[in-house]
Amino acid sequence: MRSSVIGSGSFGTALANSLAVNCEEVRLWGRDAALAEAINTRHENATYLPGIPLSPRVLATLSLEEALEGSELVVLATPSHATRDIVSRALPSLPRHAPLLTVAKGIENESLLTMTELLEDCLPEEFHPYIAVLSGPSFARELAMRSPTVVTIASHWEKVAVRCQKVLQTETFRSYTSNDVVGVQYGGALKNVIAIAAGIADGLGMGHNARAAIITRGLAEITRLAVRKGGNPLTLSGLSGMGDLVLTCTGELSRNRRVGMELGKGRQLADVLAEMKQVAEGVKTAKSARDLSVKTGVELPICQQVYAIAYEGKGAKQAVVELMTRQPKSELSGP
Ligand SMILES: NC(=O)C1=CN([C@@H]2O[C@H](COP(=O)(O)OP(=O)(O)OC[C@H]3O[C@@H](n4cnc5c(N)ncnc54)[C@H](O)[C@@H]3O)[C@@H](O)[C@H]2O)C=CC1
Ligand SMILES: O=C(CO)COP(=O)(O)O
Repeated sequence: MRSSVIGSGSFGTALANSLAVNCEEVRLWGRDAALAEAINTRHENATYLPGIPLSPRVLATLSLEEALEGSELVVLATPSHATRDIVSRALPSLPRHAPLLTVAKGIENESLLTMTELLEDCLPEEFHPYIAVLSGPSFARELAMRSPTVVTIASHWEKVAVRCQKVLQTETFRSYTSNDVVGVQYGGALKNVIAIAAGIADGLGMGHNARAAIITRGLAEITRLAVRKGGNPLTLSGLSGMGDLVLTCTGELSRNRRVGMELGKGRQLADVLAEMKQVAEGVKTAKSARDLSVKTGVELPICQQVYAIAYEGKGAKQAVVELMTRQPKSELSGP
């Protein structure tokens, strides 16, 4: 079997390496010629996953046509803001009956669409019954090192989710299927914003009580929005909710948490991002979250404060005071 991964960053490469267990050939598309050459000759992605040997079944290419030809599973692994453009460019070569599995965790700024909604928006209808999304606690580096990793694969079409599950199943990579495409995606996208908040708290030296509160109340606000959008609240206690929140709000490998830590130390967003060569999706998603809150009327207090710190120059300490002194209420009440 042949599969394809579009996007040769950290997660795309890690997933390609995982797919290589069950696929004879995994074509990995990227835009960096030197990186592709190194993957094909040295079997290492030294830019994004240095020191981790990749399967020789992973073949990097700069051509979308070559990457997609004869593929039976297409993984879309570019950052969310690049997905629309890449998918439009890939369209002429997209296989007709292969699952299209997006793994990006984000909500498009302009349209406020999730990744599966975006795919439905930019692909002809004949492709829609093949769309699925993968999300859950899965640092690329650990996945690539074949540390046990468990995620959720959601699709409106059960057969498609099961097909992706089967192709990706290995001794160290397990997935659960779901039909809650909405809950899984809001969980995956918004946990990055909460991870920035957890990083800010750490940057301020606030301690473990604060981090636990951010994770728990973050989950409450993500769940509120997901439910308003039609998601199942139980999904958010699963891998693509609580699971990924715990990982990203506590894990040293999280890029979003790292951005938050720098903001908490008082640095400006532009300076922090200028030093990073990898994406921190929560930065853009904070803006989408703010806009979704305004549009739906669902209160997202932590996300709103992250937005204000990152984009409006609000002091992190002031944001904490404002969160702590919000109107007292019951834990079981709404916002
Ligand atoms: N790294 C991780 O541990 C995980 C990442 N994800 C998600 O996967 C998605 C991709 O993340 P990573 O691979 O970590 O990002 P990364 O920053 O490691 O790599 C991004 C890749 O996309 C390419 N890219 C960036 N902008 C592009 C554009 N405009 N057009 C074409 N290619 C472009 C870059 O050249 C690079 O190859 C994100 O949505 C992320 O949230 C999900 C789970 C885990
Ligand atoms: O989504 C992730 C793990 O599940 C990766 O998190 P970061 O993007 O914060 O590194």
